[in-house]
Amino acid sequence: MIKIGILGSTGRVGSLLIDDLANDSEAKVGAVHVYGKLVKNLPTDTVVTNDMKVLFESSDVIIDFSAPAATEALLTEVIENGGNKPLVIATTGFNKHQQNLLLEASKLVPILYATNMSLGVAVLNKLVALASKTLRDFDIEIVEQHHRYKVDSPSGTALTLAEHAANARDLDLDEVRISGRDGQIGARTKDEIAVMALRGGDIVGRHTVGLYNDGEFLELNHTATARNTFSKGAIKVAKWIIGKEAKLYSINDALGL
Ligand SMILES: NC(=O)C1=CN([C@@H]2O[C@H](COP(=O)(O)OP(=O)(O)OC[C@H]3O[C@@H](n4cnc5c(N)ncnc54)[C@H](OP(=O)(O)O)[C@@H]3O)[C@@H](O)[C@H]2O)C=CC1
Ligand SMILES: O=C(O)C1=N[C@H](C(=O)O)C[C@H](O)C1
Repeated sequence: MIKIGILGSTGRVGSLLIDDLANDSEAKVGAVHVYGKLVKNLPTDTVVTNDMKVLFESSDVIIDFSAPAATEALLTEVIENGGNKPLVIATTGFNKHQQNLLLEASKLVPILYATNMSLGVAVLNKLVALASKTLRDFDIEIVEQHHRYKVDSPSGTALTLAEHAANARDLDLDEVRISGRDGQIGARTKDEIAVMALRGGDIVGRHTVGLYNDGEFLELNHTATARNTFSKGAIKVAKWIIGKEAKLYSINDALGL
């Protein structure tokens, strides 16, 4: 049985990982990192810890749905203290320093980083690249909608979609992305890519990439209707990454897309 370590085990997705693994024939929960208070009953042989070193020692692979500060501690364990297990990282909202740590750590252990663990969004990224390149004159606008508890904005998925759109047009996303419009801002500029965030209720995750032109528009939408889409996707790629060489992998590598 593959022993999976969970960072963020008490969270909305982390607790679903525990449920999913209870019914998995190939993998089980090896260890859970608990930051605050443990809220779930776990199999008696599960290691419960708040120590990153112990999390590494007790797992064959670690899945992370937590918070940027927690991922930073996980990556630091790899870089500074020899933590040596494959990582599946799903947390979003990293700053530049944390993004650099991800790259550094991926030279030492295999890491799959995906801002969205669903198959549908993996395909959507490809569709967005194709549409952005083919419909070169269309204006691109991205809207993401999430539940009221989400703390980072815009979503990691929306940023990844925007990157695919910008790259397909040889644009630098940092130069063309805008995140709001208010007041006498003037007409839309040709290359700008807006990424707008809505928050409310229990929306699991909804992303729409619109490509607008005179006379026609195309909207590509993905809606996650159940949060275990993400936990199940992460378990699938965690099984895949075991035994791979140290490198930064995308979900497309794991899904063969
Ligand atoms: N890539 C993907 O497919 C998806 C990614 N996500 C991302 O995953 C992350 C978690 O989402 P969600 O489960 O909704 O969030 P929650 O807020 O429900 O869970 C966060 C978890 O991280 C723990 N945590 C917070 N801060 C720290 C810290 N400093 N050290 C250690 N642990 C910490 C929390 O512990 P405690 O409960 O004790 O505070 C909790 O277990 C977010 O970044 C979200 O955007 C979410 C869904 C899908
Ligand atoms: O926080 C969430 O809930 C989600 N976060 C991810 C993101 O920021 O893109 C993925 C998903 O949309 C749900």
